[in-house]
Amino acid sequence: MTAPVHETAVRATGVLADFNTSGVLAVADVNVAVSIAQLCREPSPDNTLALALTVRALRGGSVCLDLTSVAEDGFDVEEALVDTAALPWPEPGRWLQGLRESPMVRVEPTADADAPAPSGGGVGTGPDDDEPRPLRLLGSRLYLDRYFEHEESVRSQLLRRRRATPPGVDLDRVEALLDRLFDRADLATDEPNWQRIAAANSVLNWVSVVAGGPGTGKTTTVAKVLASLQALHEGRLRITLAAPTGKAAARLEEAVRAESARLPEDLRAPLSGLTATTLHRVLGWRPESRTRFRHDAAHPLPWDVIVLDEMSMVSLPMMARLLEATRSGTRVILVGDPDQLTSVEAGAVMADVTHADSNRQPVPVDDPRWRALLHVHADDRQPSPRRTTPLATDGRVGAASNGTPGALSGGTTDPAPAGAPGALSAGRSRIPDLQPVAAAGSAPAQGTAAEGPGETVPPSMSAVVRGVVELTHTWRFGHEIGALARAVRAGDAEAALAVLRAGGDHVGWVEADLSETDPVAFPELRAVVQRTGRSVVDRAREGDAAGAVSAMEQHRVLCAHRAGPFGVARWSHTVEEWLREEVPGYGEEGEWYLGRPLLVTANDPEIGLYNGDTGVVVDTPRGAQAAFARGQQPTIHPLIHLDAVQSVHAMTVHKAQGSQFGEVTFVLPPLESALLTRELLYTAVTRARERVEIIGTEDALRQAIQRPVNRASGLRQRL
Ligand SMILES: Nc1ncnc2c1ncn2[C@@H]1O[C@H](COP(=O)(O)OP(=O)(O)OP(=O)(O)O)[C@@H](O)[C@H]1O
Repeated sequence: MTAPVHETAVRATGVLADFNTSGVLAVADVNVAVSIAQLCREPSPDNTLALALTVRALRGGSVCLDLTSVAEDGFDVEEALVDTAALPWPEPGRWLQGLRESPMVRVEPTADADAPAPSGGGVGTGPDDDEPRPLRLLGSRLYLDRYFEHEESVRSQLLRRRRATPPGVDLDRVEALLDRLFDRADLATDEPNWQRIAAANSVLNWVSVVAGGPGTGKTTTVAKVLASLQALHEGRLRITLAAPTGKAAARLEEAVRAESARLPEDLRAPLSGLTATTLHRVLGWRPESRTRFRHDAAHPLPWDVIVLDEMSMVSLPMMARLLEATRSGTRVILVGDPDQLTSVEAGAVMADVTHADSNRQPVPVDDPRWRALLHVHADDRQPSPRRTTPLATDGRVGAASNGTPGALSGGTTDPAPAGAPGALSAGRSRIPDLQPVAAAGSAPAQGTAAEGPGETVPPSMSAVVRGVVELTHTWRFGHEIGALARAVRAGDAEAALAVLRAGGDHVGWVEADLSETDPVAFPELRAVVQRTGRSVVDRAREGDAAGAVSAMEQHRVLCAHRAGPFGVARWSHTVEEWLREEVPGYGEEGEWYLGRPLLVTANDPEIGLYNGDTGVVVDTPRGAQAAFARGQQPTIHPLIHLDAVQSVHAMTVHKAQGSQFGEVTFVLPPLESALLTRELLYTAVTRARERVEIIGTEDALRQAIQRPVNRASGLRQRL
């Protein structure tokens, strides 16, 4: 294989030219960096290189560049990993010192990095001069100024809300409401009711995070939170439901409606008019500006409660915009799956917030938030056994050390003194292990509930007290898809391969190298494609829009790449060929043939269609029109309104985020692909409701599971 030839920038010289010709820096990175360096009279090529690499990092979704690890990070060039060991990296210490003295850089005082920010989401102090400086240096992390401000804004807004006096609620009423809404019917005796704990957190905090994979009950929990809040506030709260895409918003609205229909009549009624919309719409999208919205700090949003679903797809700049436009007296409930692929734009806010370093820091037992949580989970009427074995200390709330979702980390139980502080909830396992952790040097508090100075809440509850609960019990697919997803998420390649090798009704693995194998070799895939494709066309020709949309979601081929043997283009072509063979007259009516599956490729808020929405051309009394999934009934759009659509016979995993399909065939990228990551595989697997089939080699599977996405950001450390 010959090495690819990369476009070289005319302005690249010295070290910039070396990075440019290797393909690590694109022409645009070099040109931006050289222009800014000239404007700032920056004499150092190494500093200009750091700027160019920061611009490049942003393109890859990182918020900043960590100068101490950048040389070891994998770089992808045209979706393949390149070996950067031979490049002339500056020595990190000297590089950092040079940047501290650079006219392009404002140095942030690291000592203040975790201090509460001044009001207004402001940034830290820099050099005395007022000269605009395009870069910020915080420790070893280099940011473009604007992205530092986004990160600082999100950090300060979250911390301010966390440190504010919590919302005033009657804790006895909260407890009574949670008692009505949550039962333990389907939980094992010793399994804590994490949904109840998550709900309590969302009621008791200004900002809360309900994290979890598909089917773990996030929406169910949110519906119950909203019902509780309305009951506590006599139905007067103004609530909005938001999601990053139109499709995700439609799913959220439908799911909240379905879950609230199961609630007791008096609690359900105040939720009847709830609708979900896109985050852009909530903020007041303005066609003339991509970055400015109608709502901002000066024109805050009117809502008392904002639920933001599919948080993993929300970028850092959008999160900053939302929090800046949110009044301090608004509850913000962030919902999503931190293990999924991150937003297309920079940042990994959901993962950073869920796994923030501070979530592992000890919390004193007299923390009022912990006290409130104990209160609403108290059941001192029922003294009962309590645990003495410590909880899992990996910071993963709800996960057991043995990997069993939602289970505690095994162990014996001892009787606890009834009514003693800290023994409150054990009767119904509402909160696991309430036994405080003794301060260093003092005797361990085994089997006692006494609290002394310096004692802290159990380590696995630290994140909970900070408003973060991760649900891990899967209620939807209790079969092999769940087991596979858990193994991938845990980075356990052996367990994942065991599930795949065992096969069964819900998972399958075709061990094949696609650079050598023709799709013709996959008769089972061909059969699924032809069966679902025929069903789509039949429904579309009959004018059954809902049937066609639902048939379309029965099966989807997902790829990581767009081009090449593993890419969407090749697989779309193959699927189309198979459909032509199967369905008489397929695609012969011209561009807008009945049954043509459509993918929206750009947001169009004016007609309510968003990038990633899928639909199908169907027959209607007004001729051929396009139907798109929206709740129970699809929306119908005249074809003339569709500006940015393409056929979707196969799609990228990124585009499929926020959607689920009956069956998924995932074309695993090759070993050398930079896209081959744990999050990619996890996201692909969890798009399937009933069956997932993976096509790829064992080596590629192992590589994916062992390589988590590494997006540089300071948020995780600084929250
Ligand atoms: N505690 C529970 N007991 C029994 N069934 C439950 C429980 N919680 C949720 N479910 C059911 O599990 C299914 C999935 O729940 P839900 O839609 O709330 O999950 P989710 O995490 O929001 O999923 P997704 O991310 O895919 O939207 C629903 O059918 C719901 O009724």
